[in-house]
Amino acid sequence: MASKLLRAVVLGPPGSGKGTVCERIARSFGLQHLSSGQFLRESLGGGGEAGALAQQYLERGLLVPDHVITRVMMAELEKRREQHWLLDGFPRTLGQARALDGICQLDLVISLNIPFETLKDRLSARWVHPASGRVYNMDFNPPQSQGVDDLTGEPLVQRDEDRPEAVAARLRKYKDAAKPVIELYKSRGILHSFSGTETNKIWPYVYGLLSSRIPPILSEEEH
Ligand SMILES: Nc1ncnc2c1ncn2[C@H]1C[C@H](O)[C@@H](COP(=O)(O)OP(=O)(O)OP(=O)(O)O)O1
Ligand SMILES: Nc1nc2c(ncn2[C@@H]2O[C@H](COP(=O)(O)OP(=O)(O)O)[C@@H](O)[C@H]2O)c(=O)[nH]1
Repeated sequence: MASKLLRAVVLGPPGSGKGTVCERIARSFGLQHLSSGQFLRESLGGGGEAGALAQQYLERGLLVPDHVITRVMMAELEKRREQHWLLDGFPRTLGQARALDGICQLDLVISLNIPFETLKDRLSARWVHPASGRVYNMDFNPPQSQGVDDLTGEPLVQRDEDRPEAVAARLRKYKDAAKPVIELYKSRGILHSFSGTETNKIWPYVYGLLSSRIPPILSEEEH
């Protein structure tokens, strides 16, 4: 089994389960789950330049420019040079993928292919705890008490961009930006695609793939 540090990426449209799958992988294999959206949200309150720039975009549910997110991610990755990691939400464009190429060689890219109707249903049932980024789904993983975060008891909110009227446009935009990224990783032979409508059915295959690269610390069922 390889002992080098694992460098992995999970790609997929909004609502495809990237966050859910990354959390499971992080717990099962003891690696760091690095979410670009979460880093951006954390940067907003800090008074820094990246936060100020990002705010205008996030408020409108837009992708931030490549140079902004790339700067944020490079700084975070630099802090984790000695750890296994898994990226969620980055790279989203070819420019971002090229920037990532400049600092590491990826071992593994997981692509989640989920039908459009399923994405629409999931996003409209998604509620989040803004401060932590914890994600709930009123059908799939509801909070213990309705409308509040399990750990803090604070209220959950629905993101504007998850409202049904915003979802179709968002999915289209994702596809346009992601296509060349997917092609790039496919051409390198590191892309692994998983299709389905349920994370629980995809999970055993993802677990199997990761197990071939890094020893698990939890069994497939324990996540
Ligand atoms: N790689 C990126 N490039 C540009 N903008 C980004 C990137 N990652 C995150 N953002 C911005 C735009 C997103 O609307 C916002 C929140 O990101 P993220 O947490 O990934 O969204 P999300 O949880 O809604 O994911 P998704 O859109 O996949 O469901 O941050
Ligand atoms: N019904 C259902 N919801 C799911 C499934 N997998 C994930 N979800 C929910 O769908 C929403 C989107 O998942 P998330 O992990 O945030 O996806 P991301 O946008 O790709 O990071 C969240 O509310 C999840 O709890 C599933 O198999 N079935």
